[in-house]
Amino acid sequence: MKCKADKSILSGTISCPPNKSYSHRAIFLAALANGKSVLRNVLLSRDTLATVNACKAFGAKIEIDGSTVTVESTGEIIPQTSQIDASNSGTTIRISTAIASLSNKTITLTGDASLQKRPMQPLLDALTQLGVECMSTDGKPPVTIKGRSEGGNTHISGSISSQFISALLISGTRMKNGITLEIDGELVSKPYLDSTIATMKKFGVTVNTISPYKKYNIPSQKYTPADFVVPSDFSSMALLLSAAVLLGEDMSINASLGDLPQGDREILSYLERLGVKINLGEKITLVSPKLLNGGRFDLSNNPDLLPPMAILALKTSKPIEIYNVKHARFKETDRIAILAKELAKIGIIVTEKEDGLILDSPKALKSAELESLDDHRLFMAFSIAGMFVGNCTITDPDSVDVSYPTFVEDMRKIGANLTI
Ligand SMILES: O=C(O)C1=C[C@@H](OP(=O)(O)O)[C@@H](O)[C@H](O)C1
Ligand SMILES: C=C(OP(=O)(O)O)C(=O)O
Repeated sequence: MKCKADKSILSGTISCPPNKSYSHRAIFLAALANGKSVLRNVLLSRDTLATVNACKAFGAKIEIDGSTVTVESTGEIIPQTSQIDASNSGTTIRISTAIASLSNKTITLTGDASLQKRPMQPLLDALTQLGVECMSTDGKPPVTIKGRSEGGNTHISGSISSQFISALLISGTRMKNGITLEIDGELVSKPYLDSTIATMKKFGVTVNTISPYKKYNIPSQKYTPADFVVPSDFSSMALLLSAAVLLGEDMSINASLGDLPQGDREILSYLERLGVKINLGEKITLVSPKLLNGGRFDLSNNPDLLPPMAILALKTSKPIEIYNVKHARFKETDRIAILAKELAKIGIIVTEKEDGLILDSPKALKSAELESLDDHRLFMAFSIAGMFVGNCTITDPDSVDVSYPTFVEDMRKIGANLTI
């Protein structure tokens, strides 16, 4: 399937969807708690439904009513199946793999073609140090896990994904001896650990930080059920803000920001550096200059901001340089390589670096077919860019149900000329 993107002016209010990372975490932690948890404003998307299915496979009872998810569990892992399909979701397979080590039943975890290309070896190595038998052919899904781990000391590289560390923190709590976890080298996507630890706290457990983003001790503890409200998602909002910068005329965003940490909140300061004035009132509005300032942006902490930041090069006066985000190559696609290739088609002047991109504004805009390769964030970014350029086609609109199922429909309501 393809989506046609024609020139558009966006006006009116759009609602930002609930946060994907917190939805995953709340569902997993509720499944690990003994009792009934009520989770509100949950994102129900392909990725988070993969987490719901994984948690059902681990023995939790889950009911969905609108955006409220009720989870009942004994807090023990009682596998109902030996196979878990995490679909397209890295978060689901990484956290589920560590949870699988809490049972002595052999469990195989896999996912779709994209997920089968994503790295798992550092997590498998860390679990092996904790006494778990782990199998995979090339360090990628499918992976087979045979526990049960009693915990202990382990260490893991921090350079590929923070999700491995979140997975170990979440499951280490339920191991008989707890775990002490050391991170080798620099950790990428640090704020996602803050999100994990903040959610664990809401479910009644503590993580002892020996050295931030370096060393943690997680004593053996029980999760307690919680009433948890998921905030809006700054990763999705970043796309809406980029749309407002490029196409907005009186556009505003409805969101419930809450006070839980979100690394992608940094989009606000990045936009301000680019010259955009943002008003975080009851509704979020912005005033964008005719041309953006350009600048250098370190996306180590917030790799999901790469697609929305990259398309802003469409109206920059000086280059936008994005660096320190090599881990964006290990997502649903190699986002650095695909952005470089596809954005060049519409005239953006792009230099691809190992750890990022340097992007300058087009000398002339060119209509093109942009291939999003089934990557939800690329589809959304390309469709916004396509509406700026006009007469573009974007492949794989179905991918949006991974993180923002109503994206096309909601954007059309505020004036987007997107036709599927
Ligand atoms: O833990 C999470 O919820 C996530 C962590 C990040 O991944 P990495 O830690 O692999 O960079 C982010 O890119 C992903 O979208 C969600
Ligand atoms: C990379 C992402 O998610 P995950 O790692 O959970 O697949 C994403 O949503 O951009």
